[in-house]
Amino acid sequence: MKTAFFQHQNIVLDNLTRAQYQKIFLAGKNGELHCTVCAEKVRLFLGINERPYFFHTHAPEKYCPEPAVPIIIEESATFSMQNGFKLPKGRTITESLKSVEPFRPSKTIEYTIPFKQVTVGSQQKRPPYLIELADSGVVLDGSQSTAVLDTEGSVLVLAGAGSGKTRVLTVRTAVMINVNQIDPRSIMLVTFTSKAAAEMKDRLLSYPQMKREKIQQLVTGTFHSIFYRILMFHDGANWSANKLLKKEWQRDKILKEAGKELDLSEKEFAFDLALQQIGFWKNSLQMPNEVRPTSEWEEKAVFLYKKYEEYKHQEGLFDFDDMLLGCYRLLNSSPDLLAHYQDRFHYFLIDEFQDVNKVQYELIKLLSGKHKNVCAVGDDDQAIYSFRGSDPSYLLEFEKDFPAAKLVILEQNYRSSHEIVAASNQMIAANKVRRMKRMKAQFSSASPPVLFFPYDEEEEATMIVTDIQERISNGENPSDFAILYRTNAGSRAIFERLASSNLPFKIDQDAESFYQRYIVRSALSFLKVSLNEDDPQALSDILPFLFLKQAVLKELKAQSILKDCSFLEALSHLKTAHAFQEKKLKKAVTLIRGLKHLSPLTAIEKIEKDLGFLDFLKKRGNESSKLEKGSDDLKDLKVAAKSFDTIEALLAHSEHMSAMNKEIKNLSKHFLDAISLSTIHRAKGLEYKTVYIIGTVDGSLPHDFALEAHRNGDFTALEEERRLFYVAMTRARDQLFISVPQQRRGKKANQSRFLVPLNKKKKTDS
Ligand SMILES: Nc1ncnc2c1ncn2[C@@H]1O[C@H](COP(=O)(O)OP(=O)(O)OP(=O)(O)O)[C@@H](O)[C@H]1O
Repeated sequence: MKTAFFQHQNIVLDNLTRAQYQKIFLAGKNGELHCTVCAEKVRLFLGINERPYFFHTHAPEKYCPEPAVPIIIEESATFSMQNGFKLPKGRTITESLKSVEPFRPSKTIEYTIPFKQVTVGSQQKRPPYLIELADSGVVLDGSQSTAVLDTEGSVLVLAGAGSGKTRVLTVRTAVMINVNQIDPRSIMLVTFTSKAAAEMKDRLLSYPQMKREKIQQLVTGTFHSIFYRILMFHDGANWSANKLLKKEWQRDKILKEAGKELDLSEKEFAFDLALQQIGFWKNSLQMPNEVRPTSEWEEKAVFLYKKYEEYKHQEGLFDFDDMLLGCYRLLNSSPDLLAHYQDRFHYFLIDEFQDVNKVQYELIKLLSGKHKNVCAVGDDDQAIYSFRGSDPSYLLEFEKDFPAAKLVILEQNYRSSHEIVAASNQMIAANKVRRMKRMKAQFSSASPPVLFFPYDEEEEATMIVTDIQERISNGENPSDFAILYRTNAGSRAIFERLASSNLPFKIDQDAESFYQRYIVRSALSFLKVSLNEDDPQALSDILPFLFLKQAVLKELKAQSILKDCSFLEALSHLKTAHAFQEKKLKKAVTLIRGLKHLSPLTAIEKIEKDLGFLDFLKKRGNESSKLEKGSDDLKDLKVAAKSFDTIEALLAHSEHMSAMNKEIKNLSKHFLDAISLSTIHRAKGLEYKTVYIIGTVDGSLPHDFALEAHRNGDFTALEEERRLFYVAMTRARDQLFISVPQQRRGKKANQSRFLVPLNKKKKTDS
């Protein structure tokens, strides 16, 4: 059905602009759309696999044919009865709109290599070497069992995604404890996240006859948690948790303070990158006096590094990187302590070895010096932390430091369908620096990966939620689904759509609400003041944007009593030392007042241009930041604002969403059967039946900063972004959906360059 009745007029889908689809979708959800024939409620279907159409929310009592020609009815009418049908009276939008962008249907990714099932005679065969490990119910292939059973001596397991690396580590640990009767206290099992450590323990517990107390005796966790425990044990007074610089803003503040000595402007200098670079140097064991800067920028960053370290030292503070460095120094400076731990730990098992950095690598080398028993597993194609100093070359050069190590290569992918494996292989092959691999899938699926083309972030979210809803109503479970994105900021629309559905979902604990981001909250505060001129919190939020100090608030309150006026009005009576500023404030009061009569989008544009918000952003809004810019937040807010007709509605929505963010985070800890919303980084090591990757456009994935580095001749960041995309693609078991929105942040977007190799034509079996 292509027509519906909305706000006293007939609307024809083909005549709508794509930008209007989302609004019409929401109108349908709110019961504001009606059938042009039977007048019953209809909704707009906006999904991935079919073109949009209107459908009746309840089966109409009478047969309701789609009208061939939209009915033209009198203007300003509501409904009238005709031949027993309740018909809407209204005006039809029959004239064709000039700029109607056609709906672009989704398409499947053509893969180049056909799937070959291993067959023996006429029998389909599982990989030829699958064996069950001594009545344990655990199945391994030949290479996996070598890595599992040869527990004496070092081993390097190199493999692609989904090849059972984590399975190998878990079963190897189980075999050591249960079969070889090795004392679990002598085993150190290192994972990349604490979640992965907990999951590994759970998997170990399901191993037959495994005793819980044995698992508890294992030393497991992330590098940071394990080495911090050691530091606390030997030097608790200097390493107490209250001295930890936990938050990025705390470190950022130290750097910005130090930057004043060099007159570094917050407007121009990328402090976020400097912080990242300092982490990189520390993790690479390069102290400030050892760094040889290669550019002017690096010279400044080294200066900041030096000052940062001095400040921490003076104040007795430490950061996360210091946990590893501190332990490394402790062990190096105390041979007895080192000998103690070398005797204590006989076995080391390390997951995600491609993301090991120098200090971690050196710590393992030190500790394993006596027994030389390290089992490292990794995939250089999944190295996604090199910006923090991780270096896949440790994976590739392992055999130099552990010459007796056995090399095991896993080539079977047990997780994903052939179509997903082939597409991922094809995509990652474009990276120049990598070890060639041949990953083979175990099964083929009738559903190749799908590319779909929503209009913008809003429509993208709607299409995904529609798709998940359909699948869940067909019997799938919420935990079958994951929606992955490059940065948390990219998850606003999908969060909102899920929050207003009945679907259970979970988010990362560090995902802050979009509406609580500094720039967004401040822009909304202008709107709040316009509605309530005495809102003290909102007024305090906007003061910096009017280039006023917080201390002014007291004065405003006093003025409002003296002059019997609102806090906002008091702004126009404020005496500053500058006449031009007083004039500006008077103008600002009028402008802020006028906002309430505008649509939310126009009001935000006014704040941006007429109230100097953009000027503020340029001067103090982190515009020099390479990773997250304040102006990007404002663009995202404008996209969100488009869906609302009134400022009240937008503000109510933002408050609701902030509250939902808190609630969902609390629930996320307990939700088992829930859809996962996650950054790609956090999804590493996990798997889901169906994965949606959102925002697959240049600027988002690959991220803008990698494109900029590439333009300046450095391709490493772009290769890391490609690996990130590879990690995302290979999380899917059965179904992979890649979303390519046509617009991002209100502007035309270009599909991600990573998709180019996936557009090749399918080869037929030869
Ligand atoms: N021999 C096997 N037979 C059947 N299934 C297997 C086998 N080995 C692993 N699997 C399954 O394949 C999936 C991927 O395994 P695992 O998570 O251990 O791979 P991985 O190499 O660590 O993956 P990634 O690096 O992509 O996170 C899991 O569902 C696991 O249970």
